[in-house]
Amino acid sequence: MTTRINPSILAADFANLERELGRIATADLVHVDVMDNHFVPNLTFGLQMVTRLQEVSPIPLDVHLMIDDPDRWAPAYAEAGAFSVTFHAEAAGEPVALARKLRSIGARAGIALKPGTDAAPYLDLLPEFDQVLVMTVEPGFGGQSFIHETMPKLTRVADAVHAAGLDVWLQVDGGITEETIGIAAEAGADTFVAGSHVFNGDVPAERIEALRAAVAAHPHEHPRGHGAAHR
Ligand SMILES: O=C(CO)[C@@H](O)[C@H](O)COP(=O)(O)O
Ligand SMILES: [Fe+2]
Repeated sequence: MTTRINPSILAADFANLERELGRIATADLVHVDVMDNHFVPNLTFGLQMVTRLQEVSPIPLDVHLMIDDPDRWAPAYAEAGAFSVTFHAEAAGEPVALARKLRSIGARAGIALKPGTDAAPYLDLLPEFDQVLVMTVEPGFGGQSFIHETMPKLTRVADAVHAAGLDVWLQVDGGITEETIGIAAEAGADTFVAGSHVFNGDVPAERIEALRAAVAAHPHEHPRGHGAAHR
């Protein structure tokens, strides 16, 4: 399994973002939280900032849109060069059409589920997506505690991806630390967003490597009898 560690710049020093990007250059992607103060009760930044981050970042951008009407706004983030653009299932009008649009522009398409959102209605749509983001906190703020009750949903999505033989990355976001990352890895995640845990360390690169090591120590066991590998 490939492990991806995506630090969230929500926890970085907003007055020195280029320098902060340099401190996490050994990560896989940089997670960029766009919040509109409508879909979530917090406001960060928008397209102009993401376009500039894309120009200076040493690693690709993983954009997490916590905004209303992503059908209207998300494609511009793909056009700005984001490696992946993830929108919320709860906010999208036509998620399949939007995913196809993002892919046609050249970005990976992601769908995010809030902690209380059931995955069942979206399992049939998995072939339309490159990644699923199972939120492990309520979206809107960094520094919250990991919600353990989201793990059965993550495993349900992981089983569906495996059974269908798909290459869909499974991302978790919120409250990820060296303790909780192992729980999420065992439940089936392969892509891990960590904001405060990475940037609150004196040396973020050391935190990134410690997170990788914790994932390696907690492999996910796929259910027997399912998936392409067992057919
Ligand atoms: O999307 C979000 C919050 O809504 C995240 O990406 C946070 O940035 C994660 O922060 P930590 O919980 O790791 O501090
Ligand atoms: Fe996020």
